[in-house]
Amino acid sequence: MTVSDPVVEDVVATISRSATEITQGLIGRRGAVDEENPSGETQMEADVWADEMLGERLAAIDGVGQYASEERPEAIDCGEDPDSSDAYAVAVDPLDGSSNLRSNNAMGTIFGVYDAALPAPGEDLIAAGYVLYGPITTMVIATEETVAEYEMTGGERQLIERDIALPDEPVVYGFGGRVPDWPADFERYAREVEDDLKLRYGGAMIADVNQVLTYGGVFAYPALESSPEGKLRLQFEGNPIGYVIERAGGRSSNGGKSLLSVEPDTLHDRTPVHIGNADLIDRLEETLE
Ligand SMILES: O=P(O)(O)OC[C@H]1O[C@](O)(COP(=O)(O)O)[C@@H](O)[C@@H]1O
Ligand SMILES: [Mg+2]
Ligand SMILES: [Mg+2]
Repeated sequence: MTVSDPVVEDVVATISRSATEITQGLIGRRGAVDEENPSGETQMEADVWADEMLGERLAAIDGVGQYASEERPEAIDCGEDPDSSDAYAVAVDPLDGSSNLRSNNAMGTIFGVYDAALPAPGEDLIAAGYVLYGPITTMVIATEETVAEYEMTGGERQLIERDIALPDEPVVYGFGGRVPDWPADFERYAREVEDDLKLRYGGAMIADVNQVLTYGGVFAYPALESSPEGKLRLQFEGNPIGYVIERAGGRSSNGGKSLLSVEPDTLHDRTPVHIGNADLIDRLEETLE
């Protein structure tokens, strides 16, 4: 199944082709480099390498006016005028969960295609999705038409399911941050949720979110006492995941409203992230003061 917008299809096909190379190229790139990303986190060799590869390839696509990633301070302009209505901006988390490289656990690549110059609210997304490097490599793509899952073989994507929707009966939950660092209201919510759902937390947002999409439930990286903005980045993580989950019939929230309606101040803004079945996110918003 191809995506009907040709620029989005080019973006998706480029990420599909790169996904196989990324999994293979992780070998030998599991160490840290002596640099920090704009969020002040130590970069891994694979973070920098995947960003360079995706940046070069995505910026070369006709119709892409900007490429931005978690790993570089500024968006790069790529020929088209990023403010022009013909140009899309592509925001990428080249490797999500890269601290899992050392322990060889799941990771992902996240992308969002915005019909606006960055930083932009998630309401400007026209497509978003992710690659999940698990025991097999899969890709989830959300557009205005549908949410679909593919298996990846040799850079080609094979459709597994379209019109994906969150199951009605939620099963799993996963919350980031240390429990003593959770604000009291979020802890109250967690105590309620853990009565009903099973804990699944792997330290890579994409792997945890894909469990929510598959089984139903809730994932959160909440506001912390030590970091009221949480950990995850709005442009590269919160918005694309919010878009996928909302297109699949769920809800996203920064604690008060949809992630997609949050106005960003800067490219690397952080935000508390909560996504999942609509009634679980409604309950969260009622519990947070
Ligand atoms: O180690 P922690 O605090 O549980 O954080 C895990 C979270 O941080 C992240 O790894 C941040 O993403 P990056 O690896 O892209 O920086 C998320 O994928 C994950 O949900
Ligand atoms: Mg990430
Ligand atoms: Mg990352």
